[in-house]
Amino acid sequence: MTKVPNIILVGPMGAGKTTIGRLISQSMGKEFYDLDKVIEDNAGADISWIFEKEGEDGFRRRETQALADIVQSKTQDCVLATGGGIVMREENRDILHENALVVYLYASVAQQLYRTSKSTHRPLLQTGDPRATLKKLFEVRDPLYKEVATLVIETDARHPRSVANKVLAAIKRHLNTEIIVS
Ligand SMILES: Nc1ncnc2c1ncn2[C@@H]1O[C@H](COP(=O)(O)OP(=O)(O)O)[C@@H](O)[C@H]1O
Ligand SMILES: O=C(O)C1=C[C@@H](OP(=O)(O)O)[C@@H](O)[C@H](O)C1
Ligand SMILES: [Mg+2]
Repeated sequence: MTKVPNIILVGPMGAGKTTIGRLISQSMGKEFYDLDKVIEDNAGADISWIFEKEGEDGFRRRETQALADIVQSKTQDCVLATGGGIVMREENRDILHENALVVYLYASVAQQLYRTSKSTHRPLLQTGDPRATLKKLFEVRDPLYKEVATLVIETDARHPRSVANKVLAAIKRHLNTEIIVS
């Protein structure tokens, strides 16, 4: 059986990276990491606090460090959900290219807005017009997600379990190997 590499999920806020990452890690028997959670644990503070005190630049520095640490120490054994801005730095894109099978979870701006509207923990969306922010970010980032991704999975109009199954099936097809789906 082919060794399954690290699986890294990318995509916009609200695509379901955190939710789907956890589900597929359970099915694959791999450890799950959410990069935002790793950054928060390392900082001893939440994302909103980091943005407020250190600005987005401070957050991006922490994000790159956390990504590099994880791919170096957890090689071959984890599912990692990134934050939506991971593709903004070229050095991050290089790390993604070299170290993992990258899956882009696609969601339309309407779905992104709907799924992020019930929470307040995303500082970039604490604006008067989150729809406009999501649209602007999507225009910049969608080509970058496509640049780093091996697989692209559409998530609109799909339940999380159904998205997870679709991701697992696509990975299996791609690697032409057996993945235990529980
Ligand atoms: N396929 C889906 N259909 C409906 N709701 C979803 C789906 N995927 C995720 N969600 C919900 O959307 C919200 C954001 O999901 P999350 O996993 O935090 O996204 P991300 O990590 O990409 O920002 C959560 O409330 C989650 O339950
Ligand atoms: O898109 C972004 O720049 C961000 C996405 C967030 O993660 P999710 O994509 O998991 O919401 C989080 O990393 C931070 O608020 C910045
Ligand atoms: Mg997330």
